[in-house]
Amino acid sequence: MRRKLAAGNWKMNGTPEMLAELSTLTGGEDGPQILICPPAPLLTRAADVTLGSKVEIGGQDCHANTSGAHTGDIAASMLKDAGATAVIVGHSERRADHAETDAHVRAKAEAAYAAGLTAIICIGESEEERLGPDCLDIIAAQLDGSTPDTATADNTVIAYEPIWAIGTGRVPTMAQIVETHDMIRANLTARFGDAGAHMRVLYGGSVKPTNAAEIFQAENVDGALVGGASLKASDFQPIIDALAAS
Ligand SMILES: O=C[C@H](O)COP(=O)(O)O
Repeated sequence: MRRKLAAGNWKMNGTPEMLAELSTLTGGEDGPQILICPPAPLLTRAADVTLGSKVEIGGQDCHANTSGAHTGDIAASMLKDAGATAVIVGHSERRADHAETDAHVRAKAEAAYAAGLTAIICIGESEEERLGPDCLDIIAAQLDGSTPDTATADNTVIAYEPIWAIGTGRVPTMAQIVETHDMIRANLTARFGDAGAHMRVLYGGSVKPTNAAEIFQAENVDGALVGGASLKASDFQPIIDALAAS
């Protein structure tokens, strides 16, 4: 059994009101794991608000090194010290804005493991790639290049996020989601054996209360990485509920 995961990525958004709402999120006794990744300066306050609740907090990025002259960057151990249990690495916005390659992402995931954090490794194709003949091969290559050899079902979550679906309100067809997640599962199992069969694979890209239940029907969708709809508890809670019911 893979435990379902509802992960919220606040990106560069965060207010005191949003922090206060975190304490209202609930997943039930045996419900999905709930993770919110606020901007780094809000981590300690988010940790305070969620103390004693089911909500865990995570970072949005970490540096591959443990310390040093890297102005503006954050070490994985600092996220851990702030109360994080996980960190997103290789989000397409980081790959685009900061020229992060698969090799960088893999090194960041290794840094996360060393700090005792779960790495949520993001992969996904552009619209041009989706329309081309090699889409699945491109995603498979990203998966292979971004995932360390030391990945396990405990320290790694894969997030498949088609770039063209992020923040656009556009979502792949269910056939495309199923095909892509099945491919990711097959590749993880071929490479990591039993660990690959148990590694969680999230879908991300315009997940909303209105489409979550359908997306969660796919066998190899173990939850979601949610951007815009994680900013308000009134949007995120129904997604958690849909995951719990799936
Ligand atoms: O990390 C989250 C994704 O980029 C999805 O964002 P979105 O739900 O706003 O489309």
